[in-house]
Amino acid sequence: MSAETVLVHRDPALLAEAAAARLITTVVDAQAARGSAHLVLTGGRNGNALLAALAAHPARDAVDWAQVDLWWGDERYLPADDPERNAVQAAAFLDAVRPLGARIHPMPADDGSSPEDAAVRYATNLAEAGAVFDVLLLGVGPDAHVASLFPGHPGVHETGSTVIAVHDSPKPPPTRISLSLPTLRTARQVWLLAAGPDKADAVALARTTRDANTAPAGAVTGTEQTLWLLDESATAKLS
Ligand SMILES: O=C(O)[C@H](O)[C@@H](O)[C@H](O)[C@H](O)COP(=O)(O)O
Repeated sequence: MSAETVLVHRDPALLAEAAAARLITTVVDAQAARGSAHLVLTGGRNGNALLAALAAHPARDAVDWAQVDLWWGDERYLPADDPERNAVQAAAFLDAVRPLGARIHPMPADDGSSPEDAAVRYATNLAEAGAVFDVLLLGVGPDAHVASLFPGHPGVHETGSTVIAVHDSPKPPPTRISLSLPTLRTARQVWLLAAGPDKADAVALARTTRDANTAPAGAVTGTEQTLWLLDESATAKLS
């Protein structure tokens, strides 16, 4: 059973800065141990705020970005330049680290092929890279969803594929691609990000159940460590 820690920061801005600093040192340690690092990015406000803080952090280049592979935990299945895509919303961070050699692996965009085909392509990319995730970032939704795995939704039960297509997502847009629950669980470290009073119920629920159908955020733990990175308002319902 991996270690599980809850870290609480004053507000969303401090959470993003502290998580960015933590990510830098965690990647530096991973590279010292294994020479490279695989990071899985997440969409959403907290995930994007972390990436913005990381891009601007004075210690950013303590990381050897030429030995970093960047993946995504989920993606909105939209045309490549759609501003709603997670990879598009991460553009400022990607533009900062791409010149430093970071290997960037966006999930496929909607090019007219099916999201199912796109999911298979991404699964193949992951397999060919032999990626073992060092840090998997997950924003937590107000319904305790993570990636594009939603409570009571079929995708949360899919275990036969590394990457799945998601239809009728409760969070728009409706069509997405997501790492499956078993794939999320392969990460050495899982970092769950939640800030704002609208996340307090989800955090409290996820901290009381491992049932993925009830609270996907409670069902994802890292093989080595699970971190809950919260701001104070997101802890309001914790006993
Ligand atoms: O594609 C997405 O929408 C995200 O990957 C999703 O899983 C997000 O991380 C959560 O919904 C939290 O989003 P917020 O941080 O904006 O609440």
